[in-house]
Amino acid sequence: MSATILDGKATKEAIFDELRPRVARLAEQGSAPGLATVLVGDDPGSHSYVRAKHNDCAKVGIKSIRKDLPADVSQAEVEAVLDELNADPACTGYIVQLPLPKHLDAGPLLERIAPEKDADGLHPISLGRLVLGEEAPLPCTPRGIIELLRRYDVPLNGAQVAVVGRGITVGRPIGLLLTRRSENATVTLCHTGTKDLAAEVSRADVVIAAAGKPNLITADMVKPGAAVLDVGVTRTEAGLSGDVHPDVAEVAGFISPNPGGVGPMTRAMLLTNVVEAAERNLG
Ligand SMILES: Nc1nc(=O)c2c([nH]1)NC[C@@H]1CN(c3ccc(C(=O)N[C@@H](CCC(=O)O)C(=O)O)cc3)C=[N+]21
Repeated sequence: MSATILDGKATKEAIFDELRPRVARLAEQGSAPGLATVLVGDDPGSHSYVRAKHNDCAKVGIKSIRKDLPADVSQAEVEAVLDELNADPACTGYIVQLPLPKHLDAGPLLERIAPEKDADGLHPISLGRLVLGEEAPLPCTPRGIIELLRRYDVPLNGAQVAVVGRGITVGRPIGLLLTRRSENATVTLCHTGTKDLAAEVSRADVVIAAAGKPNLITADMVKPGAAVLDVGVTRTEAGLSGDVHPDVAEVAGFISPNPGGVGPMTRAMLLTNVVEAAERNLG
């Protein structure tokens, strides 16, 4: 028996089909959504991600604004660009593409984003609202994972979920989403200090691998029939590697391919956040 593929690419397209009429309605009502990206330097990976986000916007009719800055840009110059986007009504949401070059202090820059324009859902105000259960833009990767599971009817109510990795973009926030009353899952957050990772993972109905360690999750750890989501992206000599060993597909009930799984869902949720911000602007 082989796992059902959680097809993030196809699901992204389905979400785009749902966003298109909402974008058209917003434009008619004078509140057209617009996504801006701030990209510093010339990392090829970052350039390709940013290009993909602008292509996505074109597909759903969202206006997009690119702010590409040289690698040696100063903190003050980046601040000025953020202030400009905060004041620009054509920009309803934006992101600062990470990682930033080492000479820039990322924390204060990310905090400078107007919270109502936080398209990543990673602004301290947004994360605070998530903890409090208040409405806010949600972190894109966690939201994308939950949306992918929902659309494949993978049950979360009462499910045991093992999250592997405590990073700010995925591992840390996803437990907050999964334990809301609407999802109702029980979550164990595993990390490098976890004594027996195999034991934690083997109890799980859903495994979310977001550690950034190639092939960390092996077939022997996974409960037969479990849903396994591979968030890892590590550049190795052999190319990009996920956190989930390919043999896991023989044991799992559902598996997200990588590429083609969580990545496209992250982009779909980014656009969803931008559309929702424009809808909130209408009141
Ligand atoms: N402020 C900020 N927000 C981010 O959301 C953010 C970021 N910075 N920095 C980098 C990471 C990485 N990330 C990805 C999103 C989609 C794919 C994606 O769609 N990947 C395709 C493959 C794309 C390819 O082959 O190049 C896939 O998985 O099928 C990958 C990576 C967002 N990030």
